[in-house]
Amino acid sequence: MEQYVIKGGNPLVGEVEIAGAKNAALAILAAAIMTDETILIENLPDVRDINVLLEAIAGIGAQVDRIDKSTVKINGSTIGDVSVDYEYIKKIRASYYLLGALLGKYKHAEVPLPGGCNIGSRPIDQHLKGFRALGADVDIMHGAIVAKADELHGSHIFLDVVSVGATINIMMAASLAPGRTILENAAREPHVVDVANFLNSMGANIKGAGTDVIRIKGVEKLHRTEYSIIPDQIEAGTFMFAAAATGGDVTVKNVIPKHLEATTAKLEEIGCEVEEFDDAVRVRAPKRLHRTHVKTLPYPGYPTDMQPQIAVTLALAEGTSIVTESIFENRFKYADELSRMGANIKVEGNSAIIDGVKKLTGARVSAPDLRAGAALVIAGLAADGITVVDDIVYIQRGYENFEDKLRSLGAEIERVSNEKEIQKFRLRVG
Ligand SMILES: CC(=O)N[C@H]1[C@@H](OP(=O)(O)OP(=O)(O)OC[C@H]2O[C@@H](n3ccc(=O)[nH]c3=O)[C@H](O)[C@@H]2O)O[C@H](CO)[C@@H](O)[C@@H]1O
Ligand SMILES: C=C(OP(=O)(O)O)C(=O)O
Repeated sequence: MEQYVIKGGNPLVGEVEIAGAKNAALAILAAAIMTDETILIENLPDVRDINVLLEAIAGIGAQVDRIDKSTVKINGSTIGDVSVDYEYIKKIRASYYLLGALLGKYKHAEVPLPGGCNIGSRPIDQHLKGFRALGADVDIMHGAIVAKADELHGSHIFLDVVSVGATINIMMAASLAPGRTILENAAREPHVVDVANFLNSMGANIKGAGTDVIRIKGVEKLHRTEYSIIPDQIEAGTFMFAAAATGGDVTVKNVIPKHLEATTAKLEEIGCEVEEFDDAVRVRAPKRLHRTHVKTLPYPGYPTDMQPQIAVTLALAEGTSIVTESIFENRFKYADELSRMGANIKVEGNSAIIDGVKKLTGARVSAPDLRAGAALVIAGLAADGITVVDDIVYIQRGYENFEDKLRSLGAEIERVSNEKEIQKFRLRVG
């Protein structure tokens, strides 16, 4: 198991390039198997979830040709199996996208129930409701979802909850379902739009992505395309909060500023100056941050995937802040770890009440999930002394070269794999 070891206290200063969006890329890779022609995907993030999904796609027989770390060619003509191996699926959430992709293309999919971060109970009933409405029989057998249809057909579907995964999965299957599908109460996240744009570039007929009503006209088949994935708004936001928490000045490049508006608004509320350029944002932190309140919501609200990062930053702000999590019921698992670093944070129901302190102090903490892990790294960068973050395998699910990017901004951080290396770092930094 690897760790990050961090000597905190340096304000982050400089420029950082953001990779492609993990959560768009995962869906797009799954959708790429929906044609027998070759798909070229660019701006792929080089993170663990992507590599696992590519292995799963190769595992069902598709040709996967990784041209370089951010480019892949996929050809689904050689797929010989619609049953995906549990070995891959247990590691990631987005494996559920293979259900929509395989069902659309082959009218048959067998995918084990997905893994992913343990941030709540995470049912997929809305995905299954959508597949059934499109004409599939769906059963859970031996831990796997089995979806089958003689023929799919368009349908009018109203989602009971706004779900990113269900919206994208239904959009994929409906693209190859004859007739018209109307999907209401759809998620509006930028990655929903990116997947719709990708499918449309393969010949699908999807309108309205980015609004809460998506209209899909099923087409007979999809074809080859070349596509570049949008930048990762969560990776970008994480660096923006790292700048804020360390009193830094960071320009985050290769972003779509519009996708960052909820994050930018909160940074301005807590006293940061945020300057927007065409494809970059610069965050300049004040001497001391101010308190604020925040509630996570579906897009365009404040994203749940940015909740731990703002909470850690508010732990250093003057005054009392309240952070309310309204999407997942178990996303405050970092709170105890943060308390061990001197934060004053108390979780009550779905809110964390945070009394800002002047300083955090370095400690040994453990990453409970992807975003909470990244947030604890931010805490370590801002804290006095040395922080060791265990279980960084979660962070590697979604951040490309995290430690290199942070080091290029002046952070003292190293990825290590044993106690000896931790000790060496301690001796070196004093
Ligand atoms: C791989 C991926 O893209 N993961 C993202 C995706 O997760 P994921 O697709 O799992 O999240 P959803 O948008 O589906 O979940 C939103 C809410 O709906 C509930 N729900 C969802 C589906 C369903 O069938 N039934 C149901 O009740 C969930 O429990 C949750 O409370 O969107 C989340 C919300 O932006 C992000 O935090 C995750 O990073
Ligand atoms: C929760 C996340 O991912 P997943 O849904 O794949 O667990 C995330 O990206 O923050």
